Amino acid sequence: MLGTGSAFAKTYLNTNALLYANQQTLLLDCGVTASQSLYRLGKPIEEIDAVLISHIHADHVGGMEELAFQMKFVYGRKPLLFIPEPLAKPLWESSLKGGLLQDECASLDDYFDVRLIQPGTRTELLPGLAVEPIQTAHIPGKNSYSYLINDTFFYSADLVFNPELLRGLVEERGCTTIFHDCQLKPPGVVHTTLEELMSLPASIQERIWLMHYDDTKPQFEGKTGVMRFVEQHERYRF
Ligand SMILES: O=c1ccn([C@@H]2O[C@@H]3COP(=O)(O)O[C@H]3[C@H]2O)c(=O)[nH]1
Ligand SMILES: [Zn+2]
Ligand SMILES: [Zn+2]
Repeated sequence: MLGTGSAFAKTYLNTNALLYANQQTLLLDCGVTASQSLYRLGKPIEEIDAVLISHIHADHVGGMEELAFQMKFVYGRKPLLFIPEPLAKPLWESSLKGGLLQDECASLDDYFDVRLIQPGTRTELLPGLAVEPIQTAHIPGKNSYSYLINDTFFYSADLVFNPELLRGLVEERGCTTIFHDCQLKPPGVVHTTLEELMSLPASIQERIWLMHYDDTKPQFEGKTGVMRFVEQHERYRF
């Protein structure tokens, strides 16, 4: 995990992750703190083979400008950018264009090898790494996608509590591990609260790991039942 913090956390970096598949590395979300986190980990930015994003908020895409510029002008290559089709235009037009537009560079394709992926469709992104984007509610009017990874690992975007989704993933689809957005104090409004997650049956809670938390997380250690916290700069194997 490059970071496990909420958008406004100061002691935790943005909730962004590296997924390792065979010899390749995919960056899942690239927030404003992503490059600093890579630096602290000693992982050169040039070793990122591919990027996948969940939604357009700065803690999830705010590092894309630096990534694009470094890849193009420092390393001279285009990383793969896997992106749910509905996010491609807003990512360029509403987020990146202001910084990246210049005479010879006028679209996402000038910086990335763009591969559009479809919500609800399982796609192999890299050998050994398949994802299904699942559209999940976050902010009214804003598209946001959580990911079912290799059929058994659910990695949430920022999302409002959706117990039916979690029940279906566990009981019908055999999901074994859930990394879930968690706002420690109510009201959640655009996120899922700890209280909401603690209302789930034990059979679901035991698969849940909490991320995207604020700076008060130490006060909640030991108070999350069977659910565990995902820790920054830890590597998990499933
Ligand atoms: O309608 C809104 C829009 C935004 N926000 C805050 O801004 C943050 C943006 O990043 P985030 O999605 O990780 O978390 C969001 C919230 O903390 C909010 O409370 N209500
Ligand atoms: Zn966020
Ligand atoms: Zn968000």
